[in-house]
Amino acid sequence: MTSEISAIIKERRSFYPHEFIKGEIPKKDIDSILENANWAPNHGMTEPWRFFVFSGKGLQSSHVIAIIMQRGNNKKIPVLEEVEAVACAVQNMALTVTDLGYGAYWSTGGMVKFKEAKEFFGLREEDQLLGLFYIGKVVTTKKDSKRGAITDKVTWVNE
Ligand SMILES: Cc1cc2nc3c(=O)[nH]c(=O)nc-3n(C[C@H](O)[C@H](O)[C@H](O)COP(=O)(O)O)c2cc1C
Repeated sequence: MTSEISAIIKERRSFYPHEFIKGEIPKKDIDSILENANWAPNHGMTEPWRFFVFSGKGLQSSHVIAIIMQRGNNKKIPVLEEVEAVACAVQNMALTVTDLGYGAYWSTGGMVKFKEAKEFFGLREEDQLLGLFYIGKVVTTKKDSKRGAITDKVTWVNE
């Protein structure tokens, strides 16, 4: 493991639209963020992540990406595992955002749970809108946070 990946994992923080500074992120960087999303692990190679990318002057963010789980045809794969694969894809995006020096956060609030939102994206009954990923320019990617000790969350088994 390189120290670089550990540093990026620990540096990643949620940054909210009110913290974004003006300026549009170049398309090539958004392409890199999406490309890395595409390399997430997924059970049965269903690749269930789908994205709608919004940009434009009307937004408080540089880009807003709608995160969608498109249920694959292999019904042996549980729905939860499709959702988990999309979450892995979103983490890939978040880490890439940090590496590129931008800020982002995953929102599951607001209209995300409305059935009208699902209709807006033309989703089928079995698909899910999992949230919106807001990305913007930030003054710094550094922000304090804390976690409880990992030792409180791990049970070692050595029989
Ligand atoms: C699946 C998921 C959904 C989230 N939804 C929201 C949300 O709706 N609103 C919000 O303010 N933050 C949301 N967050 C961001 C968390 O609040 C944030 O990750 C947490 O406070 C830890 O901060 P950090 O990301 O800076 O480490 C979400 C995070 C995840 C992983």
